[in-house]
Amino acid sequence: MQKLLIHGNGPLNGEIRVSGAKNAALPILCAGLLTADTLRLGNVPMLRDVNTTQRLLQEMGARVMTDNVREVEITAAHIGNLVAPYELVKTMRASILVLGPTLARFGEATVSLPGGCAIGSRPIEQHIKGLVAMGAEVTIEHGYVKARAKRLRGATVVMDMVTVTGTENLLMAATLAEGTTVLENAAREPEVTDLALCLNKMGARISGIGTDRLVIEGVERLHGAQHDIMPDRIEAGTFLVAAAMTRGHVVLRNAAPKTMEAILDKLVETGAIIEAGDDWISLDMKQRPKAVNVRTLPYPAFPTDMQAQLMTLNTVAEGAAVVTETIFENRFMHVPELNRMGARIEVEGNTAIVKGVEKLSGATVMATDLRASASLVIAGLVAEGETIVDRIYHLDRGYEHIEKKLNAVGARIERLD
Ligand SMILES: CC(=O)N[C@H]1[C@@H](OP(=O)(O)OP(=O)(O)OC[C@H]2O[C@@H](n3ccc(=O)[nH]c3=O)[C@H](O)[C@@H]2O)O[C@H](CO)[C@@H](O)[C@@H]1O
Ligand SMILES: C=C(OP(=O)(O)O)C(=O)O
Repeated sequence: MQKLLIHGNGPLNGEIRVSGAKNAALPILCAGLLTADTLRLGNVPMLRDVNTTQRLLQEMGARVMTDNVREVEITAAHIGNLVAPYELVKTMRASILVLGPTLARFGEATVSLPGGCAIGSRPIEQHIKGLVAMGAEVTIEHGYVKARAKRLRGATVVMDMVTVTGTENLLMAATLAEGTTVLENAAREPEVTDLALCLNKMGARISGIGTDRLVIEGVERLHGAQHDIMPDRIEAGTFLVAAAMTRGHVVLRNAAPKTMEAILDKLVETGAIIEAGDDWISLDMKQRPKAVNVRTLPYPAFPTDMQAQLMTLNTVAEGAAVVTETIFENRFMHVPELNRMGARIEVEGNTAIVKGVEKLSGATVMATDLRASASLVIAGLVAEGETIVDRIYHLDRGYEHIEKKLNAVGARIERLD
């Protein structure tokens, strides 16, 4: 199993290009199932989860062409297999996103239930509730959700909580339903917006984009389109935190600062000097960061996918901070590992109290989820001596060549087999 060896090596300085967003690319790839025409995508990140999604679409019968320069074409003209198997869903929960589009276009879909994962349970009853309201017959059999509907019909669905993949599944399903669907309490995450914009290019009629009330007028069919995936706000945020912790100065290109306000505000609170244009962000940190309290909530508040990274910044900050996680019940797995590196963090329920220390010390650490792994890499950048991050399988699901990007701005990270 591959590992990363990180040598603590002073400030990060230079420019980094931000990749396309994983959490936008995965639903948009699945949107390719909604039409027999070709969906052409640009700025697709080269990630393990993207490969897994492409494999899933291919197994269903779609033709997927990729030239490895971030362009992917999906043609779902002949879909012979309407099943997403457990083997793929267990490695990537986003596979559940084939449920809505497959059911809407082919009248039937069978998808393995995601179950839980390292960060918590991943229930989908809101997805099911919405599909049932739209006239689907849904059963759970042998760990699979099976949905059937000759043609879905428009309905008003009030979601009990803000769910990103739930909103995305119902949004895709509604594009081909008969009549109008209203999704109330919809997720407003920028990745949902990116999906909606792509769907409209394919001929969907969605209004209220970017709000918590999406109105979808169903159409008979969708057609092909070209769409560039939005920049990854979490990858960008991870690099900014790394720069702030190392007291460096970086410029991010191909970024989307307008989708990152809560993250940028927090970094300003730590003492960083931030400047931004339409598609770039610069961060300059001249002194030790100040500790900042963080509470994760749905967009536009602070994202759960940046909680581990901000907590890591707090471990070496001046003062103490309270970090509260409200989205997932078990998203503090980085805590014992950070403590092994000399951090002082105590957890009580969904709250972590972090007391800043002068220095972390390098150690061999392991993470069992994506953002926890990223937080250990950036901890390694400021730790004394060597840090080995084991099981980087998780990291490769969501970060494109993280070590190459960080090494280009002054880090010293090696990938070990
Ligand atoms: C609102 C939110 O921040 N969502 C995050 C969530 O999206 P993801 O789409 O994976 O998860 P959801 O947004 O669906 O879940 C948000 C919350 O709602 C609950 N839930 C969801 C669906 C459902 O049918 N029933 C139910 O109870 C979940 O258990 C969770 O506590 O994880 C992703 C990966 O880390 C993040 O990128 C998203 O920002
Ligand atoms: C946990 C994440 O992804 P997933 O929901 O695919 O596990 C993430 O993007 O931080």
